Amino acid sequence: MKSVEQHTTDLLDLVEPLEPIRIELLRAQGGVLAEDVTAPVSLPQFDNSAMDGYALVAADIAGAGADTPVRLPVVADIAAGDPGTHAIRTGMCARIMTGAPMPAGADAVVPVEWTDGGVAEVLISRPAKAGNAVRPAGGDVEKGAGVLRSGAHIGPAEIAVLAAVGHPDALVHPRPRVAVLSTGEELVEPGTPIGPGQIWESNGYMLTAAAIDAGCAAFRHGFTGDDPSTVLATLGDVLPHADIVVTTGGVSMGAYDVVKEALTQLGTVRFEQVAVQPGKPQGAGTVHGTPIVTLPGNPVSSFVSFHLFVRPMLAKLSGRAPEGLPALRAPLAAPVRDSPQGRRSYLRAQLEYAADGGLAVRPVARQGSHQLAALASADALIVVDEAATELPAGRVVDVLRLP
Ligand SMILES: Nc1nc2c(c(=O)[nH]1)N[C@H]1C(S)=C(S)[C@@H](COP(=O)(O)OP(=O)(O)OC[C@H]3O[C@@H](n4cnc5c(N)ncnc54)[C@H](O)[C@@H]3O)O[C@H]1N2
Ligand code: MOO
Repeated sequence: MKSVEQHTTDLLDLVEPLEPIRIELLRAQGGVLAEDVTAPVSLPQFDNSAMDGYALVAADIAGAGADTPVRLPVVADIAAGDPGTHAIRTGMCARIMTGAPMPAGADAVVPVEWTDGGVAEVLISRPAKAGNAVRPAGGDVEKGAGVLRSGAHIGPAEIAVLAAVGHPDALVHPRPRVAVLSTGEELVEPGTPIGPGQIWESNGYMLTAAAIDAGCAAFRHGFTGDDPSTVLATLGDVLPHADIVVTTGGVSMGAYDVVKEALTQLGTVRFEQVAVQPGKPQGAGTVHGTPIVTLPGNPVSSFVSFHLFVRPMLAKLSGRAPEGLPALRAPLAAPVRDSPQGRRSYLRAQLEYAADGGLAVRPVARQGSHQLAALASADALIVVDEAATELPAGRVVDVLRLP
């Protein structure tokens, strides 16, 4: 059987980062920046006030106190947006608002709370040091300095920086479009009545949600029954709109393993057994140049193999490092039994605090590949290596944190 590492590498080889496109700022959210961004101007561009108050010469109020207030004439009123043409000299001040340009000649601002709020003249009852409440030009970024590096993940703060340096758009790797296709004659849409032998479709919902969670634009394409020609026709419909196709079901040894049957005809997808539990039957390749990954139908197998194999592909398509789930190490809170020899298992588990205050990890009780409720109760996967079949409580193990 193929190793988890080999399969991961083979799948990553099927994808390349999507070509960057220049898109309007809010649509760039969730994308990965594909250019270095520098500041065309300093931020702030001009010295400005950090508070509503009075701009003045600090030396003029060195002796100010509650009992010895200093009186200054107010010679200007400067609001944010003022073009910055005002000036003062020693012995005078200007009323100034937060964000307004400092008048030439002033070196400090006293907040209005330290004064009587006068308009024609003002009484100031506390001294201030030079530079008080002044935001100097370039104090955030100097003109020409880098503000964002290629590879940055575009979130609200990055969008703010781009807008603040005057960019209406950004060059980003777009979010990958993921088409999710479920197969199986037994599947029925949730919300519609169910007949004997049927089940409500859940993998398509799960995988679509997982792809969205991984930062992609994902679309669930219902399900296609057990007829290979329908699978091929549906694939034909979705391929032009997808950067990657993920299918679930129909890849094992059954008489009606429709995905395997349909894609084997095209001869582009390899079906293999990977030394992993759950998730042994896997397939991957390209169809008309679009990568496709065929995940097993058992719901937990599909979930785990998405996180192990598909998530890194989505990261690479997005222009990010092809990382898997965040890893940590923690001692087992309970023993592990019956792990299959020769396959690496990923046990659904819960992280908890041990008596000593450190983290520990406990396998959930139901580890079947169909046991979705147990999966929903888990927040981590315990990695049990291929050689181990049992592990005692207290053994420190690798753990992957689920999103
Ligand atoms: N003789 C063998 N049988 C099986 C083997 C094997 O090696 N030899 N492998 C088992 C393993 S491991 C897995 S995993 C499954 C994978 O099977 P398929 O990918 O072919 O999936 P299906 O047969 O279509 O379905 C399996 C199971 O999952 C349910 N299912 C499928 N799709 C959905 C969906 N969209 N939503 C909810 N549930 C779904 C389906 O009803 C079946 O119960 O094969 C084992 N068998
Ligand atoms: O390996 Mo299958 O993926 O358990 O249930």
